[in-house]
Amino acid sequence: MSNLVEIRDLHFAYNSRPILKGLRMDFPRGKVIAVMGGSGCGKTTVLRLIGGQIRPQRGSVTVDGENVHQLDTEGLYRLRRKMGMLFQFGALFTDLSVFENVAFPLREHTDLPEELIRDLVLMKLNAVGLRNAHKLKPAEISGGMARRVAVARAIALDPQLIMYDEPFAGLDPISMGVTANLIRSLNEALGSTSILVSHDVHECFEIADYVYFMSAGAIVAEGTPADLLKSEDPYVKQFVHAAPDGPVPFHYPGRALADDLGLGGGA
Ligand SMILES: Nc1ncnc2c1ncn2[C@@H]1O[C@H](COP(=O)(O)OP(=O)(O)OP(=O)(O)O)[C@@H](O)[C@H]1O
Repeated sequence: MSNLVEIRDLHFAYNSRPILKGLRMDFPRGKVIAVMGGSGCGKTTVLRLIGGQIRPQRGSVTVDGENVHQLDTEGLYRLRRKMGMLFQFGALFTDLSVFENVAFPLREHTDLPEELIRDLVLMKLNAVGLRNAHKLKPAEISGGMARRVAVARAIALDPQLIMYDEPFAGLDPISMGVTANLIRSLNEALGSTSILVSHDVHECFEIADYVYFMSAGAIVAEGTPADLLKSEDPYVKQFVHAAPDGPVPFHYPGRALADDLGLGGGA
């Protein structure tokens, strides 16, 4: 199958509040796919459904041919070994060294001997340029470096699927560029598939093969970055050019200002 992840008719609600409203998405093997959209549109929820942390009310998520929400606990655990996740803000364990942070998933999921863990951790840290920082604690490195350590941890088990939740949030422009290049080059080096949740148009368009735009729990546009840059779709134009108003309104919906000021022509 050419798609590593397939999402069909996916519906999800928190209690009775609908969050995702019938998504269809394909994530082809070997590609970097960006899922973009404003705050709260449901991007992180998509990642949590792919990881099996939450269950949809309707529809399916298939990863490597397996329906995530039909697996038993053991099956889900096995499938999760194929996934690496970079959490929002790339939170590291603050009391563990850089080395131990990256070793953590290896210790959790494997019985590898210590010498092998050491070599694997140093190789992953080398891939992100931080082999020589392995003894430091998270408090002793910069935010950009911490994000790269979190990337090294996400790829510790050589995952088939790497999910990045807002990997650029809070980084300076140089660290953003470094992280973006790293995401792309690691995807090539590992032969994996990457899902990139972000609202940074510049970085995503630079490295993604395909982009989904979400708004209010639905896909409103999709295509290659080149297609989307040419798009006349008002939503895409607003997002790509960061216009403050457009299909996503500046004003919270409700009464018109004229009505509130008692200027509404009628009654
Ligand atoms: N555990 C929860 N219980 C109830 N509502 C939640 C929960 N987690 C998220 N939500 C709501 O679900 C909606 C979608 O959240 P989600 O985190 O998927 O958005 P997002 O697109 O990733 O946004 P952001 O970029 O701000 O992280 C939001 O309105 C959020 O308030």
